Amino acid sequence: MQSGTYLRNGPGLWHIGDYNFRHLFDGYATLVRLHFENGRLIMGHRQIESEAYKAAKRNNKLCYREFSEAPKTDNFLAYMGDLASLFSGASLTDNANTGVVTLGDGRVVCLTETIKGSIVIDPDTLDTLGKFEYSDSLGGLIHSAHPIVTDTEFLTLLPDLVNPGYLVVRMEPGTNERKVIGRVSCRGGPAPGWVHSFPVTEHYVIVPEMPLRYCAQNLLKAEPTPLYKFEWHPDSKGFVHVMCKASGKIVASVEVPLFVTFHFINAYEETDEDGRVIAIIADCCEHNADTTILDKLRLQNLRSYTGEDVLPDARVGRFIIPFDGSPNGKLVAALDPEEHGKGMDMCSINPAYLGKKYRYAYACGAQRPCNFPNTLTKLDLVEKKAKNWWDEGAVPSEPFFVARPGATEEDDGVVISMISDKNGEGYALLLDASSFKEIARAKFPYGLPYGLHGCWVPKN
Ligand SMILES: CC(=O)/C=C/C=C(C)/C=C/C1=C(C)CCCC1(C)C
Ligand SMILES: CC(/C=C/C=O)=C\C=C\C=O
Ligand SMILES: [Fe+2]
Repeated sequence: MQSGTYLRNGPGLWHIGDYNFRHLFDGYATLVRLHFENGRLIMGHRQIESEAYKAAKRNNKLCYREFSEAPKTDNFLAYMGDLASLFSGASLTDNANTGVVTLGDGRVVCLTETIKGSIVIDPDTLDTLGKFEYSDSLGGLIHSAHPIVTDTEFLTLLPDLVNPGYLVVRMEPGTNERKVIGRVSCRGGPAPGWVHSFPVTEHYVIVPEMPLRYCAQNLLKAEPTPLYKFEWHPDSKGFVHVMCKASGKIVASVEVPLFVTFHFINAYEETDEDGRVIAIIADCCEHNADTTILDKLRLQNLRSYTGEDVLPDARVGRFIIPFDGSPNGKLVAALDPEEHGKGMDMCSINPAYLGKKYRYAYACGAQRPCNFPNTLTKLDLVEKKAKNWWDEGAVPSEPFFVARPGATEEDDGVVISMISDKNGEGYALLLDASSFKEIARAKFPYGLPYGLHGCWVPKN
């Protein structure tokens, strides 16, 4: 294994004093570090010192609005103050518990869906170095939790809740300034669809407009609603918009079947024999247009597995977005969902294939019965086959692909995942990405909470 550091972020602490959080996404961010050097692995973990986390520790209570939790107010005046601080963003969390990215300039930033929850950390010590301050005046309170990050750019979407739409923005390495590429106006209403992630191709940014939409009323509620800060609007339809990266122009905007996704896998341009783009293919982990997955991620559900098969079905949803001006796009399963046990989330690809025609993806699938994705699966989207890794009672985290230096094949590399075994103990698992067979495992000295997304920090 080459030298370098794998970092994984995720919500890892779900209580403050004797108050217990209710949803997976509420937990305070825990970073885990796997440092590979000369065939040895050094592991460590640490909490991110966000304002939300520090205030909760100091006051022994929740002080900021998390994904589903909000601080309690006891009178009307305080409630009015709450509304004001919600609109100004002051009461929103900066708990950067979703992902971690290495920017083109080497800075390592932890992220969540609130813009203020962009926090720079030291990948060696896991020290919290401070806020990542955007120096532009774009404002806004929320962005996609998953920017597209390469050596040359950082692209993200800023949903506009007032005039429903999305700003597509770009930031260059070495700067903190996001610049607007263009704007997409929503075609359905009453608010933009939730954009946890979005894909790009070589020349286009794909903007999904999911019928699971942000909901202003739910944002104001102190108690979680069935869909948290969101609302399902099947009548508002689902759309996919395609923006040219160079000009900011919308080159296609199609209605698509209803869909629910957190994570896009990848996208690419389909061309004809003259090299003209005829369609965009965009793949995602698609929950069969069923929003119940959000509720299944409540801690009570995750902690009370009875042996019943309660994980809702999911698939690799493939959007086909034509460039011939037709009003509709298609959504199909890219492979038979039985190949991966009809569970599908937490995906990665070889980053060299970002935005390009690709064949392989790595994700978590299901070996049923289960209440949570419990396999690692390698998807072959050409042969339409999957290879699965499973261990009874084990919960694997997102499989993360790291290419072998000098690799020429798409799947020449390793896949890293952290596993919680059936006794709650943990280990790092390395699979050969090509055969999907185990190469090595390294037991951790202690068990770890579940975690979400990671990144690779190359040895400098
Ligand atoms: C952990 C994960 O995947 C998602 C986390 C999402 C969060 C923390 C969302 C927070 C939000 C608020 C606190 C209010 C505004 C809406 C929204 C962005 C959902
Ligand atoms: C863990 C998860 C979905 C699992 C269901 O199949 C989604 C996480 C989303 C946030 O990053
Ligand atoms: Fe995510």
